[in-house]
Amino acid sequence: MDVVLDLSRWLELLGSELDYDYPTTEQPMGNSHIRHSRARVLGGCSSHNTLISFRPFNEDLDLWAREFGCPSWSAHRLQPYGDRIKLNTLPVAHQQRNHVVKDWVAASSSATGAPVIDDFNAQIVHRGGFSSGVGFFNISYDPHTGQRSSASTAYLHDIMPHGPHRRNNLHLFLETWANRIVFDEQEPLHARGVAVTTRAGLSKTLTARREVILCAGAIDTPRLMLHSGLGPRAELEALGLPCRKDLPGVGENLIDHPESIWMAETRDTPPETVMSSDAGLFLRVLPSSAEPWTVMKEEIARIPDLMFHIYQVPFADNTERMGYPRPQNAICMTPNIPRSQCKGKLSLASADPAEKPLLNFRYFEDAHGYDARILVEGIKIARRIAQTSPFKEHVVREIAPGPNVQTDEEISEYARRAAHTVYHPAGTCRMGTPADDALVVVDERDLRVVGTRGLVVCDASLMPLLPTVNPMLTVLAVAERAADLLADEAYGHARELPSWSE
Ligand SMILES: Cc1cc2nc3c(=O)[nH]c(=O)nc-3n(C[C@H](O)[C@H](O)[C@H](O)COP(=O)(O)OP(=O)(O)OC[C@H]3O[C@@H](n4cnc5c(N)ncnc54)[C@H](O)[C@@H]3O)c2cc1C
Repeated sequence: MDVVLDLSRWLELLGSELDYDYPTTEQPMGNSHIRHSRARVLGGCSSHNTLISFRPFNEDLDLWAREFGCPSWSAHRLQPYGDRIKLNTLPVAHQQRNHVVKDWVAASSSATGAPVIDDFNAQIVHRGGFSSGVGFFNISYDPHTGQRSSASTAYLHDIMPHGPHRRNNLHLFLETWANRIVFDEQEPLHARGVAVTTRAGLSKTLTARREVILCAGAIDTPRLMLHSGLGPRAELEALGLPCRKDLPGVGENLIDHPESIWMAETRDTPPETVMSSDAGLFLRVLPSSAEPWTVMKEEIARIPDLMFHIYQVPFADNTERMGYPRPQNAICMTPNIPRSQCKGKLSLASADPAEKPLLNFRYFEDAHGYDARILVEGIKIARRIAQTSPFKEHVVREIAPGPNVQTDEEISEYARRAAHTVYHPAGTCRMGTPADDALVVVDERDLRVVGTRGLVVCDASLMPLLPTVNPMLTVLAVAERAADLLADEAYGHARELPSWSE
């Protein structure tokens, strides 16, 4: 389908029939109108996202290992799997670099002192990372056709029934919805398959030869588990759902990358762009003591705590609701919080599996106001960049927050009400060491759901903390390692790894 494969058309997919489109609950400190897009497409959200492709910082993964009880997911263990990811990832091709964005990169560097980085991933993985930097993104796409390089095109297209390397052991059930996990009749915690509804509306049970691997994402994996009786006992029973295994952590730790928006009217919109958000900026703005980690204070000080995307479209849905105009030509800087301190909760609204779950992100409800502080810094820095050549020559006027919003309190109020999401929900089936932590859902040693047999989770729901960067490549690296763990256990051999020095 062109609209899916053509990366530049990603915005058309938001809210379309290919989007499950989840609302959030009332957000007293933030914006209650945020909708979370989730792809109804093979390849998941990599088939409708912007394919900005960052490897995680080593520090992100070492925090998983040392702060969150996941020793086998440290940088040393996981980064080599990033080298194996099949997506075609490269910095935005030079012929597609839009001159307004080039000027923005130059102005951002002058205004903030952040160095221009040519290849973010090379810098992160092979050159020791960075605490600040600005440049064109690494994106997974074909620069000649503009087509996506997604989990679907890179891993599945070739081996699908009509692909050149068709695999007889791959069976795809498209447009088939998993309603519930099916367990063994004799062994009530041994997963044997899933009960599904097919495209034709038929109910079927798909039986697993070895194990059931849940990879429905951070919203639908916990939803499926809760409807299967795996979750907090009292909550399930209050809805009339029998509890098979009391797992109080299912649906907890709902995390995200919240963002806000600075928007200006610009003189024109140059056409050349890969997907309207081709560059970004990273900065460190607060001391690392503002973050709550008990370990790695010095290491964390070396990575950014503020990220910006730049959008060359009027990203105006939230600002328009607040009364701001929607200019025809616009540029938006969207500061976001790489390590948000808010932890929300996903729960079921009812026992009806068709009803969407409740997503309470608790945006900006963190005890010390860390998240709001990061966004206030972000809006102030956006203003500085907008007054710096050569970018300032493109700006006609600031639209939002606008000249009436000046004090930190006013900026905070605006930034929270206009807040949006970078669409990175995660964490709702957190992995860790079960013996040390009652809220762990997935055992970090083998990705099995605690207390069950034959049931594995492999998607963004298992992340204890989001990486500082956009998370897709981290999800894929986790999946690459999970494949090895499972193959090793089942057949006694994992694939050879690329070498990786500590
Ligand atoms: C609009 C948008 C833009 C984004 N941009 C970027 C970006 O540029 N860079 C980046 O790194 N990240 C980006 N992300 C985030 C990134 O895409 C996700 O973090 C990542 O795809 C999560 O992978 P996942 O495997 O956990 O889940 P998903 O990608 O959500 O995959 C889950 C799959 O399971 C299917 N599914 C769900 N429930 C069921 C069920 N019950 N039965 C059958 N199938 C089911 C879904 O249809 C989907 O195909 C973006 C996300 C969105 C929505």
